[in-house]
Amino acid sequence: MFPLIVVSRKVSTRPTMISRNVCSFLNKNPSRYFLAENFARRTFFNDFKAKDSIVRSLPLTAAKTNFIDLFRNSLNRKANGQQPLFNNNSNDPKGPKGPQKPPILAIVFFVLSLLIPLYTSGNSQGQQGSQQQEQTGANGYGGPPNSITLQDFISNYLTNDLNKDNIAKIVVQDKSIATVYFKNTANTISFSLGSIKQFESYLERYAPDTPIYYQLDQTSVLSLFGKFLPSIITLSILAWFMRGQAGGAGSPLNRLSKMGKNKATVYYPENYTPPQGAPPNVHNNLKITKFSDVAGCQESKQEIMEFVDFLKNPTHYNKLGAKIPKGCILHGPPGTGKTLLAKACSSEADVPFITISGSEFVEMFVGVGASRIRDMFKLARTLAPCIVFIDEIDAIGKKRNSNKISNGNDERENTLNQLLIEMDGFNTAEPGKEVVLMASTNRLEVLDDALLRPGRFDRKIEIDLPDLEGRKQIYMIHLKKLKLEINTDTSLLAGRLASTTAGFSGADIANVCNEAALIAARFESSFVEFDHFEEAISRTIAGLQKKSKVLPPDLKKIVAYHEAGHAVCGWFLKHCDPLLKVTIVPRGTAALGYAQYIPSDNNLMTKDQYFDTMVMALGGRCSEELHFETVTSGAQNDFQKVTAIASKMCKELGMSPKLGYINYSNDSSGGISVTKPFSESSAIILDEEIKNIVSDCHERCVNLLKEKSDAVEKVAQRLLEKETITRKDMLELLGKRPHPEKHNEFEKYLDQ
Ligand SMILES: Nc1ncnc2c1ncn2[C@@H]1O[C@H](COP(=O)(O)OP(=O)(O)OP(=O)(O)O)[C@@H](O)[C@H]1O
Repeated sequence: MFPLIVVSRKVSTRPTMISRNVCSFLNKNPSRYFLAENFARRTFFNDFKAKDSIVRSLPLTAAKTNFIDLFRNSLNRKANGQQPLFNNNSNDPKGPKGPQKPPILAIVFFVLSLLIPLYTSGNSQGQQGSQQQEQTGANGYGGPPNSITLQDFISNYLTNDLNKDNIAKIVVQDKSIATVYFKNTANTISFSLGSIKQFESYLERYAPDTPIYYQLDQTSVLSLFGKFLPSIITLSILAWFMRGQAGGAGSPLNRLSKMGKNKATVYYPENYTPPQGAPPNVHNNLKITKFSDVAGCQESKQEIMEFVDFLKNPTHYNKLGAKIPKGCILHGPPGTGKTLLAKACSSEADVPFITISGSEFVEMFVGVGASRIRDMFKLARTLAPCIVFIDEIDAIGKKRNSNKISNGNDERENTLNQLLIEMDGFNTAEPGKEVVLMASTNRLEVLDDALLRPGRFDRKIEIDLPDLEGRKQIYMIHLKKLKLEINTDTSLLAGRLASTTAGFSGADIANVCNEAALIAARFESSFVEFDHFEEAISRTIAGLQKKSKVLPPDLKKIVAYHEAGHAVCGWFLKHCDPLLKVTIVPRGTAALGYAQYIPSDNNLMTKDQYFDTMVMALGGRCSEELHFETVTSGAQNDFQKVTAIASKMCKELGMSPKLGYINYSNDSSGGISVTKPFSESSAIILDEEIKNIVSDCHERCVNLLKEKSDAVEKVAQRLLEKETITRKDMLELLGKRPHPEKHNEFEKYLDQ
């Protein structure tokens, strides 16, 4: 719009500068007229380029021809020394300054006037002719030609009936400028709209029948787009967030909205119809676990069975004024069947079982843990009577303020507080709507006292590693699932396996049985046999056999003498555990050989037992020292074990006369402890005592192996020959052990 205003002003002041012929055409095209006129005045006598530009800008052939003729004529007159058609040297101050002057401004105008029409509608261009100039001049402000103010329009046109009826239409350009077209004249008027809404309200009031059209030119579309770009981006991001809400469970918004929801898995009993608001029945396998599937923890089972009775016959207890225990904590080493027991309890009680892991409450966002606890208890109330089982509760239930460095004030504490609050809330549970809370942990000692006080997790049920009989029972359960030889005495097999797997948990036993079946399948055997179990046990203890790892003969010899040293020590020392087998077949990542013993199920250890265990552990290195010029790194684990025992004897068990009856164990309850519980002087004594114990054991070991060098030689040679030797080989080579076996019950199975 802007260049046209200037154009028309110049055109109208000098209309005769170009021949009438050209002018009459150009008058119909004001912008081109201006170009022609300006260029003609400033440059075109000598400047062919300018002429070309003008000619290109003229649309009609006839006009072009006229213009070119005019141009040629002018050039000829100049060449002949005549006065040119166009007077360059006009004295008019607004006139041309002569051809020498660089036509930069004109070129800018030219380019602009070529470009601007692209952005304006043809309609508005056509209507804004030379008349506009008069209006512009009359108004004296920088608006469009023949522009008026909105007030003028209202007072002169809208409220003037005569003029109002004369209005043909109003075209609103870009929501900011209105052009009014009349019925009886081609003239138009324009004015700026302050607010389009206000303008519309005026129209509505004074001339509701006037047609109004809206136009957006390209520039305004672009600028409009620019204006709305931030909103478009924001909306797009929102749309992206919301996209998955309908279908994609993994969409960010969906995940955000589900953040505070609990992640519990719900198992329903058989033929159970979930109440309204409860999740659908997806894991209907609670019926599978029964108390008969859990073995080796008879006392714990007995205690937990009481909960079944609480849930089944609550009135029996209420009648006597007894309160049903709120919950119980099952604690013990990993894989001992805590989860299994809780599941069995719920299945026997025939109530829903809600299970969740403690770590599932932990989130990096503040308040999410507490919200999940609330949500889980809400679910429990919906499903009551039911059992809620929180596995690994130590993830949220650790002692508050136990971490001395971080001060323990974190999201975890909020979650724990919420759990405590919710547990208190169950006091009000009505009869028949009981919720029993069960939790399991491997580390009861780290749990917050508030969690364990009566009224919360009232009962603490310990589930320890199974003893020989327990292991046998567990084997019996898992052997049932395997295909054994038809006449297999399952009880005997279970006993034999149990005797060789001291220290194994229920989960280890389940794993051994499964591994044995896999090994049998690999060897394409029709049944799972004892050898498969043996291999599975070795694999569980020492890792996978490395058949491809062939040791060079000299290394094999060192390993054989190393293992023979251990075996001979174990055989002749009174307090050592019975030996099961020795092998020099590499297994796992590090072990080049190992000796397997049967540890006692008894947790009480004597000082002599500790000493003999250390002597036996040093047997490998001492044997290397006695038979080879140099020693190897093979004793690294043995030294670790020896140091740990010696340190425990001095620091915790009061077995060092110099340090006395003090327990220096450092209970950091899972946090990082930066202080030592003993003084510098005690630390020096501690160091000395540990060293003394280890060197005593070393001396005893060397003496023993020197004394029994024949035995070491025999065992080492047999190992080199067979690679794996058993208790039977040892009996054959060395005769019966000089001391009776500690665990008589083992012999029953071992010597079968
Ligand atoms: N006493 C048991 N009797 C029979 N099977 C058992 C027993 N204990 C463990 N198992 C087997 O080990 C698997 C794992 O046991 P479970 O998950 O109950 O151990 P957990 O004590 O809860 O372990 P964690 O403390 O690591 O959570 C069971 O599915 C089952 O096959």
